[in-house]
Amino acid sequence: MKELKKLLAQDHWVMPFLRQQKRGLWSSIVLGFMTTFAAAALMFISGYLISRSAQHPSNILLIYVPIVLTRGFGIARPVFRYVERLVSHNWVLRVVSKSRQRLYQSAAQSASSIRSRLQTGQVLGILAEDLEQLENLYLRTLFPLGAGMLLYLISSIGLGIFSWTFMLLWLLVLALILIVIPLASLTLNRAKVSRQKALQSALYTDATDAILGMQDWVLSGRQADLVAQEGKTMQKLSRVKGKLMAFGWWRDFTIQLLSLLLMVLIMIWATHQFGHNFLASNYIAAFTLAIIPLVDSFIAVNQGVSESSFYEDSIKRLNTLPEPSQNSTAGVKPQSTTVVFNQVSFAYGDKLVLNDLSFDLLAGQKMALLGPSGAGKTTILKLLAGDLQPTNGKVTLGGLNPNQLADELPKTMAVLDQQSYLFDTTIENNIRMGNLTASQVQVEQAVQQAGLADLVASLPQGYQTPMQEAGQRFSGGERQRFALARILLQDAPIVILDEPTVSLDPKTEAAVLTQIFTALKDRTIIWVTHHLTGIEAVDQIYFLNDGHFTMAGSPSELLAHSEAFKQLYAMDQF
Ligand SMILES: Nc1ncnc2c1ncn2[C@@H]1O[C@H](COP(=O)(O)OP(=O)(O)OP(=O)(O)O)[C@@H](O)[C@H]1O
Repeated sequence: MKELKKLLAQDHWVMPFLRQQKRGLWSSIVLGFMTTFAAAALMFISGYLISRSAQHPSNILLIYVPIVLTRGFGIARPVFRYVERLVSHNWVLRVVSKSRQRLYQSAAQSASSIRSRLQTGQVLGILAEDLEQLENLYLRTLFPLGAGMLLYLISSIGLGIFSWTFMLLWLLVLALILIVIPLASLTLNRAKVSRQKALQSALYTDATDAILGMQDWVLSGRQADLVAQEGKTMQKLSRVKGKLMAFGWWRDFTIQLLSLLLMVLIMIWATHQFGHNFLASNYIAAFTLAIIPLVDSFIAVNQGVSESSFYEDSIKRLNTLPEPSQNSTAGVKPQSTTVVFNQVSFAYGDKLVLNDLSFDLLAGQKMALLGPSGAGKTTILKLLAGDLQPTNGKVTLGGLNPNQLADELPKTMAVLDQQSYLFDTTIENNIRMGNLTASQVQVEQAVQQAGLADLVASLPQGYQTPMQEAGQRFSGGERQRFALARILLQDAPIVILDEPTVSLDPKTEAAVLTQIFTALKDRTIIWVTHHLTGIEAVDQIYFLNDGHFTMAGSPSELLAHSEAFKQLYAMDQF
């Protein structure tokens, strides 16, 4: 509980909503209280009525008034329940939908940094599990806890009017049910709950791995191993869940025993309190029966509090996500598209990847970035996109830090990477992602420039042909051309080519590269590549190794003066 309180103190996913939406929260709690109050009053009056009806009525009103009250509370109880459900669920759905919106905003504003910190399975876990847990936090813990505490307080005051000594006994037994048992079960279950959450999250990660790597499982003939591996996690999960359920059963059984004790105590107290009264038996029945709905409500509090450690992890994970910026993301439009790396160094922790690197690229120039795997090429691209900040030195785009561009960045820089993602929608929608306001003529021009006009014309549904998931409907080369058409429509002056042809055969690679460089002839290009195929199309080549450029120059200069380059070039032509 302490942990949860500490978490909530630093939280920006639950507390802000509770503060903003106080009215709905209090209405739900008060309506929850009124439901139980009406149920307890119904039982109280019914108990009185049943017992009183067995006696000789001295006055018909002694029967008639309780009958009317029984009807009244009988109607009030479901009405309060129904309204409480409407108000609380409406409140929760609103709050959770706002949280979900906030989650998408956070993910959209920092997509690349989230991707480097969380795996796909973890992101799915947050989307599917954690927000669901927030729903339970409100519905199963906060509302019952609020209503239960209100009942605890008011029933104690009510009893205190009759007898303060009995009120102390009542407070004590209820404190056992409402405070001691929930806190004890929270402590005893904490380890099991975190094990359950860890296993559930492992299932998400495993399922993502299984789906993304399905083909490799099948090709390696290890489908059975995959099923067995998932089965083991599920068995472990079912064992933990079984233990938690058994614990819950014993906890509820103990509470029922305490409730029985409470009923016996109230029966003894009512006998003692009203024993001298000729209506004694009626009051005993009334007070004893009224306990039943109260106990139900106290059990709900208990379950809710016992489960609260489920939410700790979810709140913790949600709070690891960056808070969406409330400021305008309009950004500053750069005056030029000149890219400058000025004495840039970058380290991941202690690992120095780039060491005092400088280069610049003017509008329309094209550079190729080569280097062995792990040399830091992708790191350079991330610095340029503003996803990383240099440890030393300066990266500027049109004189600005790339982060200053904010929403202007996609208008300034486009990326064509190894496998640009194509969505499960039509060809036209996929291309239009580059520019939603493009005219049909512009879409057709982009398709023409990307060398896809004949292919699209040959399809019976033309631009409306569904691409299928990840563009499976088309070959690798065709997929990269569609991605190129999208970029052409995006019309950004700088284009990053991150090994866009790496998965293609040499013939298709050469054809796609020609298409790319022809279509993007007016744009600034930074091309990360491992091959020298098509290298003649660039103005400058930079070889990155050990954090700095070991070779730099135009293709013709390097061919003329560098033996190493000549050898590499010859090997690639082979
Ligand atoms: N988030 C990270 N945390 C720690 N080290 C990292 C991180 N990202 C990359 N690295 C390391 O930094 C080095 C440079 O990585 P980078 O991805 O920039 O290389 P690269 O030249 O693009 O490699 P490749 O050609 O294989 O894609 C590598 O040794 C890599 O292991």
